Amino acid sequence: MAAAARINCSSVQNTLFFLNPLHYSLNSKATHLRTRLHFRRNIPSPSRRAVFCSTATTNDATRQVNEAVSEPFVLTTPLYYVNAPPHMGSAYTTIAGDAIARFQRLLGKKVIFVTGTDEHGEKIAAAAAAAGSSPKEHCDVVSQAYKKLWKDLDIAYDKFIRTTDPKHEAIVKEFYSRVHASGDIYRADYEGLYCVNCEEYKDEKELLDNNCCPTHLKPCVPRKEDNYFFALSKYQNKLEETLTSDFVKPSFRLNEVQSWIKSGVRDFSISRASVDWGIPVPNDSKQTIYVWFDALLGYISALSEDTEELNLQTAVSSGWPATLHLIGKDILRFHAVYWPAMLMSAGLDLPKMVFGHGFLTKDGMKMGKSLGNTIEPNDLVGKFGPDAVRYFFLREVEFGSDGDYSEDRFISIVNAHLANTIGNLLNRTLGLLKKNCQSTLVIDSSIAAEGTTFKDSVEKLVEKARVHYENLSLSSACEAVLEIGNAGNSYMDERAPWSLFKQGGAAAEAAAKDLVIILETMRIIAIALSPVSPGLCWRIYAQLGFSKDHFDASTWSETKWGGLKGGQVMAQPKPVFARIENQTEAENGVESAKKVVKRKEKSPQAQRTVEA
Ligand SMILES: Nc1ncnc2c1ncn2[C@@H]1O[C@H](COP(=O)(O)OP(=O)(O)OP(=O)(O)O)[C@@H](O)[C@H]1O
Ligand SMILES: [Zn+2]
Repeated sequence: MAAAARINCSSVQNTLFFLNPLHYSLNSKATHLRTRLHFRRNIPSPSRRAVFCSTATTNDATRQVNEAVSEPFVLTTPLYYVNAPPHMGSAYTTIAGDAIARFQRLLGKKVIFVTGTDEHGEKIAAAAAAAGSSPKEHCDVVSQAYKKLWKDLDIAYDKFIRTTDPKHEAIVKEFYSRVHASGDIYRADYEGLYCVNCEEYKDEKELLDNNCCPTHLKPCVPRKEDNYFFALSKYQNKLEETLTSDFVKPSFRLNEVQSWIKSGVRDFSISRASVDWGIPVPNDSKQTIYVWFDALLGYISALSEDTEELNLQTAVSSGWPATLHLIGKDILRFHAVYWPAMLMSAGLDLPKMVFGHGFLTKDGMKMGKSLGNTIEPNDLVGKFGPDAVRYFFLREVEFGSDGDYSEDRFISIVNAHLANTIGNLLNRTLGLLKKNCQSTLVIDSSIAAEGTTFKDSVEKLVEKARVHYENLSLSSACEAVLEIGNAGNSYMDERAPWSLFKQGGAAAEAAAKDLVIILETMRIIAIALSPVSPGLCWRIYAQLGFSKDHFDASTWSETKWGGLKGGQVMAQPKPVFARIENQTEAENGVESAKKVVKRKEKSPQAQRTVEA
């Protein structure tokens, strides 16, 4: 979407509700007995999707099952403005949205994850002209670049809406007519300072010297137009009542929104006389609908099924209201003030929550297409892969606050967490299992953990991760999962199974159990981190001897201890995440490769590999 007004310039315990819980418990007991007697291959079949309810009683669980059936979790990213291809900032919101969508799917919710592109307006027409193509051709190319990036980043969206889609146009016109029928549209002259990059008239008091837009650092131009206006001021009181802490998150953004509203909302123009590239105003073909009025409706038109009769009502009944609009803080005013009032005027429900996250910055400025100070996500994905990119930005930037990117930091975080704490732990455990147990688990993980407190600490950390995911604290969720990995490494180091194996007899039996405990820990990590780095987690699952179908059907309820059964055969150990070598080292060739080896030998992780 077009960037907007900015205020300043730095601008079970959990009840596991299996469809047939009795069947589940009988089955697991039977398996249990068998696996105590034999070492046999026992690959569990894909589990049915369970519905998970946090710290809930059975009654709550039933209620939530009903809710899950009737109410989808509808999550949206902004519809990105196709004035230029996507950059890391656009990718950031979409990665976060995908992690939230994947987490909700793990909980058993029906999820509708909506993304797309905003394709009308003056800025697009100008970008197309500069590229020597027609606006539509330009939109086709850039919109495709978004789709390609989402694929490369493992984004599993359900709906991709383009605002040039004819079904969207029909819905916008119908919505406009409804608002008109409510008496909320009138015609007037308007004169003001306009930022084309924001696609918005600005208040002089928000601007920098020379009337520069604080976000785009370019002078706003004086404009005078005869436009249609939306009577936002009529909704002053209703907006004051509606905008509570449940509606706008994080809470410090709510304060921002409340202060805008308290200072008095003003009507805004919803048509342009000077812009051809847009949806014509019903009954006045000389004007086009303002790009924001048009684009926000993409959240609703995205929901309509191609098979349905095309109108606002059918689209709304396919999932509206949205559960969560995920946006950057730059477009908060549009989502938390204009959009609710527009919906009230049309007699439609409001979204349940708007979450405005912070900016990825470069030298303190918002990274953006208009300023051109962007990081190219295709380069990052090409160099480091989607799992590392997704993990780094979700782990490193607290969701809600701003964050800066540095390649050194990227490499050190990803190597320490994904290659060492997680990848290396799996690899050395599988190495020991291969050497000492023919890659086969000797016992059920539930039995292996009897009498240890380790299982309890893992379950507590998983629960911590769940709560953080629920609260959209994605960085803390990653941290909790990583703590599980740290706990696994400490357990391994304390127990030193490699030396127990050497002792033989009871010590070796204990060591074989320890390996089951660590691998069960890895299984739990693979589910708990799958919203963030799905590819990596699938590779972990595959190493544990599971099928892709099994992984795809997994649910959060399976983070409960006890999934690995005795007799299960693990795959051949193979690194699931390749350590990223620092470029300078790579460039310096053999000499520095030697240094890397030396450094690795000194690191605790490398020592562990040697032991394994
Ligand atoms: N630097 C950034 N940090 C985080 N999110 C960003 C960033 N830049 C863009 N986004 C995401 O994209 C949305 C804005 O989309 P838009 O297509 O207008 O991109 P833009 O790069 O901000 O454009 P422009 O630079 O022209 O203002 C934001 O609300 C946010 O969701
Ligand atoms: Zn601007």
